[in-house]
Amino acid sequence: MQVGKRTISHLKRPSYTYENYRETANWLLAHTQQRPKVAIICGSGLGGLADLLENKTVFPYKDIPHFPHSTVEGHASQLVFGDLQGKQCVCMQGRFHFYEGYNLATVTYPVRVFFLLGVETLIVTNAAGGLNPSFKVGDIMLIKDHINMPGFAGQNPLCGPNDKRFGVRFPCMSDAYDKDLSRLAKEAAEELGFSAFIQQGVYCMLAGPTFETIAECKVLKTLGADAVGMSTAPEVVVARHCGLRVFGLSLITNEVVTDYESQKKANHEEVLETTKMRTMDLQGLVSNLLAKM
Ligand SMILES: O=P(O)(O)O[C@@H]1C[C@H](O)[C@@H](CO)O1
Ligand SMILES: Nc1nc2[nH]cnc2c(=O)[nH]1
Repeated sequence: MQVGKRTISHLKRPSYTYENYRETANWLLAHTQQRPKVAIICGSGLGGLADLLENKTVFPYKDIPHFPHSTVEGHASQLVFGDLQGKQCVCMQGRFHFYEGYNLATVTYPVRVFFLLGVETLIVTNAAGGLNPSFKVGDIMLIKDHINMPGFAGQNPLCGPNDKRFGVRFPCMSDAYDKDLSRLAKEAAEELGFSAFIQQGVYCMLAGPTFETIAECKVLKTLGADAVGMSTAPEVVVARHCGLRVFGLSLITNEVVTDYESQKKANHEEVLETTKMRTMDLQGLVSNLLAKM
């Protein structure tokens, strides 16, 4: 991990002021004519989604005031503005994870910036391990709900003073994932002939960076989780707090190991390999969804 001056200041940073978010948003608004209504966060190996955009303006994270940067393979570090299906979009090629050492204010920093840019809809994507035995590697799971496991342990991005300019103190999360967007995505997938590998289910976020033990996988299954990953929930919590509509999807990149006799071992290389296999289908799905929105 790079231990540059900038990285350390982000790791230590306890929180941000409203003015920080505003400065970042104003800087972006001054440097692009685009006024995006849709933001897309690309998961591990899924940065190709940004290739869909036309009339692109690209900002390396390091050039954007107050913006963190990603340290994980499979995550470029740039914000891409552009058009998709006639809609102005902004796409994060590279997200920030708690396990990188960032606090949750940093992990979710871009989401509040998107809100201040005028974004109304957030599309989150991730690579995840399949817990549901009927899921296959390469399936795309439309996220119905999430379990924010770090939140159970007091790591919720909304802990701390509440700024009413973003949202209420006690936001509802029972409607975190927009049902209409999910229905449209299902229709979009059916039209593309993707029904054989489309699933719907519950995503569970763990802090990472370790993959799960066998006992942990068994627990997660009994809790009702269908897929497990290391991201997404904090971004969705912050997005819902400030009133963005959310659509999420997980690419099932690997089967979790639940058998003590198994020789299989989860690894990031397999995760990235699977994303390569499905990248065009994912792009088709997101593009067709945008066309329907
Ligand atoms: O950013 P996402 O959640 O897609 O990345 C997943 C979780 C870890 O960062 C990595 C593990 O392979 O993929
Ligand atoms: N926690 C976790 N994250 C993942 N990201 C991709 N696959 C996995 C997995 O099996 N477990």
